[in-house]
Amino acid sequence: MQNTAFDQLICARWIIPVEQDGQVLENHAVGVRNGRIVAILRPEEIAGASAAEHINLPQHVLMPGLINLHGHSAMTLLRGMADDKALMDWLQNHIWPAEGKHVSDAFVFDGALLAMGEMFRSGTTTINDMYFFHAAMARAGLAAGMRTFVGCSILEFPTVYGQNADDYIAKGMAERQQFLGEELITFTLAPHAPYTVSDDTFRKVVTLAEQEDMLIHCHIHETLDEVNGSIDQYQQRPLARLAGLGLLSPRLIAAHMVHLSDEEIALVAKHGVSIAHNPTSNMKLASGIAPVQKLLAAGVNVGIGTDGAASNNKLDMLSETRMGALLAKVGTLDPTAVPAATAIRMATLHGAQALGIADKVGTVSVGKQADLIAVDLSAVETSPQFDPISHIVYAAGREQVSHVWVNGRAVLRERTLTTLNEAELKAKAEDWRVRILAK
Ligand SMILES: CSC[C@H]1O[C@@H](n2cnc3c(O)ncnc32)[C@H](O)[C@@H]1O
Ligand SMILES: [Zn+2]
Repeated sequence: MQNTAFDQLICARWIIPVEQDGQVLENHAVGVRNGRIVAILRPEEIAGASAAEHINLPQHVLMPGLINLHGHSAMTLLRGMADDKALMDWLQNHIWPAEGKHVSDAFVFDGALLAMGEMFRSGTTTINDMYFFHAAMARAGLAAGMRTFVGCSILEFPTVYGQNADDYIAKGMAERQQFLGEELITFTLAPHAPYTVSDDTFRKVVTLAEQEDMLIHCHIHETLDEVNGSIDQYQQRPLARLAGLGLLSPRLIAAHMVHLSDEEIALVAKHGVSIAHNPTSNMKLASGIAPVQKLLAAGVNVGIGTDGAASNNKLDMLSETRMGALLAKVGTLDPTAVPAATAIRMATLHGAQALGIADKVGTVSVGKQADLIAVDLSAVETSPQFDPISHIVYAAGREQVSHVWVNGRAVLRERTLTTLNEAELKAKAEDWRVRILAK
């Protein structure tokens, strides 16, 4: 293997492969060919290796790209519009009226590119999104070079995008057709939430997901109001209702899942449901603290998401990973809850498992695609360097993310975006601010 020519040879002070918890390789290198990791070289093998491009990362961690398991990318354009509110007040009195006036194909394209710029700059390589105007989201993913899961949103009521559930489904499935051959783009079905989607529609979603082999992405058990509202309307908690409708399966990515009994945790474990944990959004909307430690102990696959920039307000998976580790501790009064290595695994491999792409990304392993990030630990803020795993979760900031590759393509090099123009992203955001204020 020593003399094989690679497209890229990435030599790093530390590699966190995430194959085994706590594992760190020192002074190793990753050989990439055709966008794929083809070798992990030991220190003594590096001198003999040749490559078209040598990337030296002498004080950096190289690790899998972060997987944002729940987001609404285009909501970057609504960032900071309505803060310090509870979920239903925030949605019904602020966000939905704003979306009704402004969301369009152009809004989604511009907002998604802004989001992707921010996400690359904080180490995210995959986004699992749900919003409106899906072709615009997919085009943004292709333009930016981000691995993009586009959730076809489904609601019962009219919005700028659809009239009723059947209309949302028909439009979403038609937009999906345009991107079927794109390796970076995968469409999912995204019924918004138990309080906005009927039994009939959930049944249709399950049937369609099975027919088309699609994932389902839905907000579930986000607030106590949601749970109590369901008891009033259906005489059942949302999860029991969804179980009866056949929604619980390994296809389902349930966003939030804050309010869960021990029986409900056992139920999601039994059905192989994955959970997208959104610690900052849950704190900011005062939704509550998800029982992540119990979920992990029950064997549930829990990944991490940012939610949208109007409820976070950052799309920073490095910060979200830290929040996930910290919130678990304060929620249980147990400092051992969600240790650093577990938090990293949640933000990488667990996200990949939820999305059914763990054979392709989520670890630094030979045979996987080179969705990788480098984090420079040479800063004052991350000195001294006893333990890179600790620093990634507890000390490093997104400004230390130096390089990001998706399928071996550098989308961030020395902190500079290569596929997106920062000045343009900011100018477009400002245009939208002016337009939104004028209406
Ligand atoms: C139909 S998907 C997009 C839809 O969801 C809204 N939204 C954003 N964040 C949340 C959240 O935390 N809970 C519920 N709904 C949310 C977004 O504004 C769109 O209308
Ligand atoms: Zn959400």
